[in-house]
Amino acid sequence: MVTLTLDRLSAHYGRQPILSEVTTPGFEGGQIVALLGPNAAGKSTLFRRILGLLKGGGEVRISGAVTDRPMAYMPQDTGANAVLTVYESVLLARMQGRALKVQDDDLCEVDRALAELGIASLGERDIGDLSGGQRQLVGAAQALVQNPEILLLDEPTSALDLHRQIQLLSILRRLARERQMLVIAALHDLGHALRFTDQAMVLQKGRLVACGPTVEVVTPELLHRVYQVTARIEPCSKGRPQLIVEEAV
Ligand SMILES: Nc1ncnc2c1ncn2[C@@H]1O[C@H](COP(=O)(O)OP(=O)(O)OP(=O)(O)O)[C@@H](O)[C@H]1O
Repeated sequence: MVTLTLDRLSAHYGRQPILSEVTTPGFEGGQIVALLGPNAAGKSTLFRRILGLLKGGGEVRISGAVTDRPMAYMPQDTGANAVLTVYESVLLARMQGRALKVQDDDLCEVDRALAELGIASLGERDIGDLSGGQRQLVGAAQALVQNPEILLLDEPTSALDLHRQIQLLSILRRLARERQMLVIAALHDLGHALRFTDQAMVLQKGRLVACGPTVEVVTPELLHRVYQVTARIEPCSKGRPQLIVEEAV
C-alpha cells in the first residue's frame, strides 16, 4: 500500500518563505486526509511542493507505490479549454505520461470516471461552455481517470451545490477505500472535514500546527486559535460530530 511522508518540507516564492519545515507521519492509502487552514496559510503551496512544481528544502517520501506516476492533482482553478469537449479533456488527462496510442482500456477508464462523477451526459459539451460546478466535476474526473495511488485535490467542492459536495466527498471516500488510494483534499468546510475525512493536517502561516485523526484535531480550541471563531462540536441525532459555529472573535 502507498504511504506518503513529508519530512521538513519548505517552500518559498522568490525570497519570501511560505512553508516552514512541514513534517507529517506517514499517510497510508485507503484514507482521506483533510488539508486545513485559513486563506493564505500555504495549502496550495504545499500541494505544489509535494508535486515537485516548487523547489525547497526537505523531502517528500513515497513508499509502496506500484506505478511510475503515483500522484494526480486537481488544482484550485481547473481552467477551461474551449476547443475540447469534456470527453476529450478527460481522455487527454488519462493519456498524460502514457503511450500516445489510445487503447480501449483508456476509453473505458474515461467512461468510468465520467459515470462515477455523474457527468456522463456532459461528454460531448465544450468545456468552455460549462458552469463552474460542472467544470469542477470535470476537473475531478481528469484527476481520477489517471487511477492515481495518491490524489491531491485543492478545494474540490468550492463550486458545488450542497448535494454535489456531499456526493463528491462520499465518492472520494468510497474510492479511497476500494482502491486503497490516499486522498488529500484542501477543504474550507470543517463540518465536511469532520464528517468525511479520517485525518487532518492544519497549516497556519506556513507551519503545521496540528496533525492527526480529524476528530481529535478539529476542536473548539483549534477553531478559536487558528480560525478565530467560537464554536461547539456536538453529536447529531446519528451520533456524528457536528460543528456549530457561534461567532467570529
Ligand atoms: N506564485 C506566487 N508568487 C508569490 N506568492 C505567492 C504565489 N502563490 C501564492 N503566494 C503566496 O503564498 C501564500 C500562500 O498561498 P497559498 O495559495 O498556498 O495559500 P492557501 O492556503 O492555498 O490559500 P487559500 O485558502 O486562500 O486558497 C500567500 O501569502 C500567497 O499570497
